Amino acid sequence: MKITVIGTGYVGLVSGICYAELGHDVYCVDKDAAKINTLQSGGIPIYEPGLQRLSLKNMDAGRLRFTTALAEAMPEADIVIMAVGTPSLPSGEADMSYIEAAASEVGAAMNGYKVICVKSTVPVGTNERVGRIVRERYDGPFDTASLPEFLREGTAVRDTLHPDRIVIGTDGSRAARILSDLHRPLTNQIVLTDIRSAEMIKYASNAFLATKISFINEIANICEKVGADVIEVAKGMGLDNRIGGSFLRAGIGYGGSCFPKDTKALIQIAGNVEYDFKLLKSVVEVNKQQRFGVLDKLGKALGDVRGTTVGVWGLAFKPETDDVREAPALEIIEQLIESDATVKVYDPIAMANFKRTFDHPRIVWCDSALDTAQDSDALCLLTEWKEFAAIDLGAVRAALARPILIDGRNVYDVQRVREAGLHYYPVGRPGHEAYIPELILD
Ligand SMILES: NC(=O)c1ccc[n+]([C@@H]2O[C@H](COP(=O)([O-])OP(=O)(O)OC[C@H]3O[C@@H](n4cnc5c(N)ncnc54)[C@H](O)[C@@H]3O)[C@@H](O)[C@H]2O)c1
Ligand SMILES: O=c1ccn([C@@H]2O[C@H](COP(=O)(O)OP(=O)(O)O[C@H]3O[C@H](CO)[C@@H](O)[C@H](O)[C@H]3O)[C@@H](O)[C@H]2O)c(=O)[nH]1
Repeated sequence: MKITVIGTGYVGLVSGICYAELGHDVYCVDKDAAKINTLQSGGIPIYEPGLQRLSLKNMDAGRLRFTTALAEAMPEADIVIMAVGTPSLPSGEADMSYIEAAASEVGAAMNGYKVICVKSTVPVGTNERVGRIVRERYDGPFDTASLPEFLREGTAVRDTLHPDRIVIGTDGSRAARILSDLHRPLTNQIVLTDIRSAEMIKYASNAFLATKISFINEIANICEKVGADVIEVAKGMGLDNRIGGSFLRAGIGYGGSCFPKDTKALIQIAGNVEYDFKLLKSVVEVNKQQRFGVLDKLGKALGDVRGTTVGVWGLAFKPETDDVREAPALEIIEQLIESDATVKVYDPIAMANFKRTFDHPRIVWCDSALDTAQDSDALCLLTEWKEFAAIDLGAVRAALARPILIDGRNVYDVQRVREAGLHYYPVGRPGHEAYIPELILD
């Protein structure tokens, strides 16, 4: 099949390259000329493991092309996939302006039947709106379809080539057949449904995963007070098939370009039909607070943060990505600077993106994990990159001015850290000041 993908961000680029890998002819379009230049010359504008190799392979095979001109990419397409951004507006609602602009451009470039898919995460009703916008500029046949995306950054290629399920929302059997044929090589789990339900599946899935995270974070906060270990608790819960073990890693809360934005958007979607989504509002509130646990622990360990030097390991919102959108590190570092600390930072991949987003004279940009620890009064691990887990803790102890390790992601074995002579502050686990309270049960 011939496929045009609009938007070469994390979603559009990975999808486009993976469709080419399946043997289809793919044209990827972006308005950003710098991105397209990088892609045309064999580069990849984002960090995503495995993507560059697949891009080069499929460019060489003549199945993958990149352009800034939609008019060039559209005429032969059977399927058009919109994967432009839908960021949050100040109200929390999704900003539909990129989708609307892209729909209008698609309408102008239509030259015969095509399936127009929305892969971006969009509020219920958006596909119908896209159809109306296209119709304003084109009076021939076409179908619209909701094709929500579930990939995770850092494992995007694997998630796309081996998805748990594909959701296809259509109102016509022709589009359903074309899109089922396209995705059948990837999985048998194809959910064929109506457009509004498909749009809702995406928000409901992200909201549920965010709920699991906030739930386990609250359990972790209680564990700290009653002397239990959240890792043991999550393990014991997760073995129940009805609960499942994934997304029960307690820590400093979720970040990234999706959960924060999509939870807020779903609260707004509900609000627009006069439904007060109380549970999800609490999930968001718990997540907002959770990251500040790091600062509470620092305050406790250091006495006063003012005038100290704090090392920070990890700036990306999760490992294996260069994405710092809504990363907990942003707010934690901002607060440290407001408290008059000097902050030494290091991330294996996300330093440049972070610096573009937030820079300050009190931030010291370090070349390595150990360099960050050198002479710092405390160290905070905010992203669980493998190199932090594998580091020699004895060398870390020797580098630090004071032996304080705040672990925002529960990476280390408590015994190992203690043996290295570090005072350890994990999340929801007995650490340096193991607290076994006397529980009053009556
Ligand atoms: N990032 C993820 O992990 C992820 C996963 C699933 C779903 N989503 C959803 O997918 C959508 C895209 O997310 P992303 O992270 O890839 O966004 P992104 O911001 O990384 O990329 C969007 C791209 O679209 C381009 N663009 C905007 N308008 C255009 C137009 N009219 N023509 C051509 N190009 C245009 C931009 O230049 C940009 O390169 C969002 O709705 C997001 O919620 C994201
Ligand atoms: O047990 C867990 C799991 C994740 N996280 C955090 O949650 C955030 C999101 O992680 P993850 O879901 O792995 O990454 P994303 O790339 O944001 O992917 C989510 O958002 C995408 C965009 O909508 C969806 O496509 C994916 O299915 C969905 O997992 C990160 O900050 C993680 O540190 C936790 O704190 N605890």
